[in-house]
Amino acid sequence: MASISGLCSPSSTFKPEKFIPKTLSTSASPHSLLSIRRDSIAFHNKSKLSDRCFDRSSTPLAHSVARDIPASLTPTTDDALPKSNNRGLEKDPRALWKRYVDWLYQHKELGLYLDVSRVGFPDEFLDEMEPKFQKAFDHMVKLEKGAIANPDEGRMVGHYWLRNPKLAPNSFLRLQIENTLEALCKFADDVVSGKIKPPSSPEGRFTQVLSVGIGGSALGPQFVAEALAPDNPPLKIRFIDNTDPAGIDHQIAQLGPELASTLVIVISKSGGTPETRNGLLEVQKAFREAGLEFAKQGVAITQENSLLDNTARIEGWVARFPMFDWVGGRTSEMSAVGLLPAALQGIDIREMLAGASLMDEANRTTVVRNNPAALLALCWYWASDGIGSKDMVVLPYKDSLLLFSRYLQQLVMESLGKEFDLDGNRVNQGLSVYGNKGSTDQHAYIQQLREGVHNFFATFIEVLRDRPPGHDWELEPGVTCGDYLFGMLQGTRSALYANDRESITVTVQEVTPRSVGALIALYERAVGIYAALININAYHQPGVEAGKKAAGEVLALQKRVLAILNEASCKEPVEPLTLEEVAERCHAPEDIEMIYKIIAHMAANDRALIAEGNCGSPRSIKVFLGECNVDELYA
Ligand SMILES: O=P(O)(O)OC[C@H]1O[C@](O)(CO)[C@@H](O)[C@@H]1O
Repeated sequence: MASISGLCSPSSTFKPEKFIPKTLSTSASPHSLLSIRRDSIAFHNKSKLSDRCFDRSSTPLAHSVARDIPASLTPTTDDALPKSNNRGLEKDPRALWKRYVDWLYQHKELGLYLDVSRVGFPDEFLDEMEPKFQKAFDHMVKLEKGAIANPDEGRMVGHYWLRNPKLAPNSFLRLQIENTLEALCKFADDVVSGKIKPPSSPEGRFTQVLSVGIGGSALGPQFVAEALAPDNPPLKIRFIDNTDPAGIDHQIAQLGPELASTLVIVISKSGGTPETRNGLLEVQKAFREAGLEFAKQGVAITQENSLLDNTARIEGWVARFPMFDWVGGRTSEMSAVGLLPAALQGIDIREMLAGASLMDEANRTTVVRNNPAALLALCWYWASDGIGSKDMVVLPYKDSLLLFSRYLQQLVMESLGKEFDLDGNRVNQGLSVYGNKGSTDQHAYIQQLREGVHNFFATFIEVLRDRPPGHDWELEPGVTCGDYLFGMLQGTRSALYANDRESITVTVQEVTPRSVGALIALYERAVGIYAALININAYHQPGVEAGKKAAGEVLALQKRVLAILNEASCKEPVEPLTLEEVAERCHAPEDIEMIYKIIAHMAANDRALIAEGNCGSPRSIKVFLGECNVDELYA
């Protein structure tokens, strides 16, 4: 408890400093501090850091060792543990407490703490990594100064300028950022106050936001809405983030008559993402059917002159806000993409920006121990051998942070999951992220985390304030509901560590716009630094294109299948075709499996009729169309 009250109360005797002098950690002999860590150093040295990036053929020793001891033989709490074990993690409570204090990072102004003590790297690991970190810091300095940090796409990477426009490499960009922020704040104020209103709503003002976008054009706004929207926001928000027609129908049905007072924000950096375009077309159809004029309720956030931008301009939508070429989708939460939806929900976006800016500042120090993003990157590198050998399980113990792990999934995996490094070597890098929230997940998969396959490290996100002041009560003597949540987090952290499962803990005082901005900035920078450590481009996503291209080919094949079936269905009598016949007439015998799937999908949606057989026996099928489209036949 002492450590926790230390965290909460500035007047307590335990005051960990933001700057932790090296002497503190070296006052005791480094060897006496973590004697068992020599094993891990040995493991570490066995496969040199630089080699481990590329050699995936050998199983990391840590994994094989971890499987040697049955989980049932290990105690469950730190206190009950032997002083050391043979898996390389310190278990002596006094040494652990010292490690905790020595390594604890505190950002006083943000009220944010980072505890890396339950990740077992030895001090020597940091020494060994130091040159790589200095190179990474140098890379980040150049990036912030406007270098082409995304070489494949020839782009600057400027999300850090969004919260500190003075850093932008020229005054044109600075003004672009400042003017956009001002314009969106004014627009949000005018919408909330009813100055800008929907043309035909009985309420006389906008009451709902429908955000249409996907990936980085949805995940940040979704996370922030869940984390920060007040219980009764000025405008409530809904999302269409997929091309699932049933999902879209559901959102529109839920709006019901309030469609007339819904501000539709279409978000797409490229302005041409198919899922987003489909969402827009579906929403526009709903507007037509309700007799509403979409343009009077539509807002676009996209790059200048994109397809979406041109559509919005030509159709005269209510407003358009720019997405900048030098901001990637997954780091766009502090651009109009994230700020406009947040402002419309009454979230203090200037506080979000302030939190992010403060965190950025802290992450510019070149002293790894004092740089929270670098500390995270260090832990990721250690825990996953610098090759993503372990997954990162993110567990916020706070319902409102539920979507943080989902948000981080894109930020981390789309950034780090790359086939080639910057020198063109095939590295198949990445770091898998998953998680929902604690303590809920304790009743789902924590069983496996503690006792099952050892393929992860955890990150706990702890929020000290349980609920607003004056609302707490003891549901049993001396214990509140929030104490249980706290206990669950601490218990799981201890139980995992007892079984050699490493964890990081990020602690914030409260979930506020400032702390959420800081968390986003912390992870953005950790990803940037880690990417530099492993020498990959974190700012492109070439792998996504393959799936998009293949989807396009499927739809093109479907059009050919439809034309063939139409031709056969226009015959008198109708000529039902086997799959082989369809494939042959499409000149695509090698695509017969895809043709089968296309036909099965069309049949399930009443767009093709099965004359003979059933979809469970593909060879038995004979298919035709219910209607012959003569126009198409001669088109
Ligand atoms: O904002 P856009 O251009 O519609 O892209 C949406 C998402 O699609 C991707 O390009 C690929 O998934 C993401 O990087 C991006 O956030």
